Order: sequence, then structure tokens, then C-alpha cells
Amino acid sequence: MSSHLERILANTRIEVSARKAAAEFAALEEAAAAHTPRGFARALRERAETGPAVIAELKKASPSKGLIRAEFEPVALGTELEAAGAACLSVLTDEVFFLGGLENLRRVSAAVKIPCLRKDFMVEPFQVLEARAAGADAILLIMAALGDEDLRVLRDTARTYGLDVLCEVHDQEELDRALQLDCECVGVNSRNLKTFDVSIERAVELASQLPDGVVRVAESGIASRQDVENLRVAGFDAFLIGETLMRQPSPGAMLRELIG
Ligand SMILES: O=C(O)c1ccccc1NCC(=O)[C@H](O)[C@H](O)COP(=O)(O)O
Repeated sequence: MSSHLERILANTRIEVSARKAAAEFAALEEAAAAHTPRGFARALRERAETGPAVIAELKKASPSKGLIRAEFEPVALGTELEAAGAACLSVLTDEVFFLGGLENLRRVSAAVKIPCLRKDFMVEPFQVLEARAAGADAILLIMAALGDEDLRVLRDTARTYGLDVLCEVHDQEELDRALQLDCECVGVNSRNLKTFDVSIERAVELASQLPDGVVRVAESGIASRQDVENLRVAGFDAFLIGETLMRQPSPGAMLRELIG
């Protein structure tokens, strides 16, 4: 039986091929040229000098939790979280499993000043062009999703388009591969994307293996100020937080509580 991740990737490949076949490349290149990337890694590094740098995730639903936030207005959420002190935003663009979309990214990116991550399952370079055209400043690359050669091609494409890369790992072997890719940010996802189990202890264990030169991001399952503090003490600079913010009537108030 295929894993959760494999099912998502299979669907992503079908959707990307369809969008690519229908795409107007000249219009996409024009939209991409109209957006100047805002330095995702730099924003995180600068914020981490004075406090926890949070990447606040706009997440309406997820495969592991189903619907998380019924009333989901991406621009209102993005501007509220920016005002509350988010260093960056993560905007889910997968439609089927997360009820996100590229249109959300386009609208949110235009409404905020802080950098935005296109949060999706990147499987081919066309998605990098889409990302910048929709106003992304960074993309996510998931080590568990692709082989090294595909990852290198995607990283090179991101560099060509001036986008930073958050490279996501879940264990030591993936971390060793990720460090070869030489990305600006390395994220340790406490969620196993094959089983959906979440263990923050895993991120804490891997923290000491992350080199100084990268922005160290802890991802998933962060539910309290104590979690942020524990991860910070372990060595993380930045914290990707979705569900805990999205479940609150006021995500901005929750973010203030998390970062103090
Ligand atoms: O969140 C999921 O259920 C999920 C399932 C399959 C692949 C990826 C998934 N999540 C992506 C993420 O990494 C999280 O959205 C992100 O780290 C924020 O996590 P959380 O704060 O726990 O919402």
C-alpha cells in the first residue's frame, strides 16, 4: 500500500502536468518578473537575532487533521499574523489535500510586506515559475519526496528565479542529503509524512546536527510557548506553525502569546 506522501505526490504530478499543458508561459514569466523576491532566509535570520522567528502557516485543512479552520480568509489572516509579529508566512497552495491554492498565495503576497513561502509538494521546475509568478519568495523542497538529482534541478531553478529554499528533513539520512544541496534554510519536520506521527523530540535530537551557516527551522506540532522555548534552546532559529494558530478565533493573539 502506498504511503500518505506517495498518494499526495501522485496527485500533484497529475495536476502539475495538466496546469503545465494549459499554461501561458509568456504571461507567467511576465508575472514572475513583476515580483521581486523579499529574502525569506534573511528575514528569518534577522528576526532570530532578537527573538523567535515564526513562519506562520495559512492552513485551512490537512490530510492528518481534516478541516482545521472553516472561516478562512487568507488576506485577513496574513495581515493579522504580520501585524502580530510573524517574520514570514507559509501559504499552502495544494488544493485537494489542504484546501489551499495559488490564488491565496497571490492575494496574500500582494497584501503583506513579509516574505511568503509557497508551501506545496514541488516535483518539477514549472512549479517554481508558478511560485514566483504568484508572489512567492521561497519554496519548500521535501527530501522524502524526491531523489537527489530532481532536488538539485529544483534548487537550481529556485536560484535562477531568485527564490530561497527551505529544505525539509525528518531524519539523519535526509539531513545528510539535504546538506549536500546547500540550501539557505533547513527544516526538521517533527511530522513523519508517511505515517503522520508527530514527535517534537525528534527535532530536538536532530538540532545539534544542523550547521551554523543555515537557518534552522523547526516544523510541525508546535503548540505552546514552552515548545518554542524548548526548540530554541535546542538550537532552532525559526518555527513553522500552522494548526495551533489556525484553530484560534484570533490567530494573531495566539502568535503574540507564542513569541512573548
Ligand atoms: O499537516 C499534515 O497533515 C501534512 C500531511 C502530509 C504532508 C504534509 C503535512 N503537513 C505539512 C507541514 O509540514 C505542516 O503543515 C507544517 O509544518 C505546520 O505544521 P502544524 O503546525 O503542525 O500545522
